[in-house]
Amino acid sequence: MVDATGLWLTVPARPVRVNRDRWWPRRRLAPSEPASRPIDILRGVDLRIGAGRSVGVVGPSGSGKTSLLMLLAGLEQPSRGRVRIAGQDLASLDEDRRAQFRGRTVGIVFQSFHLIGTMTALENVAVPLELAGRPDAQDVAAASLRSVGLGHRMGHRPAELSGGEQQRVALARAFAPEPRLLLADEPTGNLDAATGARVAELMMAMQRERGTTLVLITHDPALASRCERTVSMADGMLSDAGT
Ligand SMILES: Nc1ncnc2c1ncn2[C@@H]1O[C@H](COP(=O)(O)OP(=O)(O)OP(=O)(O)O)[C@@H](O)[C@H]1O
Repeated sequence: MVDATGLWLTVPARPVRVNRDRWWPRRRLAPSEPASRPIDILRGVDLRIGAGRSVGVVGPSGSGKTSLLMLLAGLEQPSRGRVRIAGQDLASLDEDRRAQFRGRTVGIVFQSFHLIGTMTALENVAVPLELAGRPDAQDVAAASLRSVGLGHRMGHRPAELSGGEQQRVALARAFAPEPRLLLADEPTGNLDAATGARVAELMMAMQRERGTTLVLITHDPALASRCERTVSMADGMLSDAGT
C-alpha cells in the first residue's frame, strides 16, 4: 500500500527550497557552517506498509520525521528514491495530479489543526469534498462531524471550539473523503494529556473501523506503541523499533 524506497531528501544549506506549508521548520545555520553545503535530511529511508496497517514513527526533534511525512504526502519530492501509494508512483504525476491524488487518497492531520478560522466546522470539513467535486459534500461533512461527536457544533468557528474539538474537526475533515492513507503529524502535540488521549483513541478507532493505513508521527513512545509497528528515525535514517 505504501512503498517508500531509498528516499533521500537533500536540500541546499540555505532554505531556498521553501516549502509551501507554513509548518515546515527552517533549519538555522551554525555560524561555522559553510552556507553552500547541501544537507541530507533523509538518507536512504525504506518503508513498506501494508493496506490498513498502522505505523508509529518516533525520533528526536530534527531527525526527519516531518520530512518523511512531506514525501509520503507528495508535498515534497525526494532527491532520490521513490514513493508509491496504493500502487501509484508519486513521481509520475505532475503537481496538479499529485494534488488530486492526495485529495482522493491521503488525509493529513497536523499538530496545529490547520482549520480555516473564518469558516464553520461544517464548512471546514466540506471544503475538500467540494473541491473534489462531490455533490454530497455538505451531507458527507455533516455525517463525518457527527461521527467524531460534533454534530452539535457544526455552525461553530474554530475560535469557538476547544483544542480537542478543533482536532476532532480536523479528524472529521481528514476522514470524510475516506482516504486510504492517513498521515498524522503530532496530532496530540497541542493538547493536554487527557484530551490528547481521547483524540488519539478516536483516531485509532476510526482508522481500525475504516481500514485506513496510518502513519503516525510522534515524540510520544506510548502513543506510537498503539500502532501495530513502531519505527524509529534518527539523523535522517529509519530503523524498526519493534512491533
Ligand atoms: N527547507 C529546509 N531547508 C533546510 N533544512 C531543513 C528544511 N526543512 C527541514 N530542515 C531540517 O531537516 C531536519 C529534519 O527536519 P524535520 O522537520 O523533518 O524533523 P522532525 O523529526 O520532524 O523534527 P520535530 O520533531 O522537531 O518536528 C532538521 O534539521 C530541519 O531543521
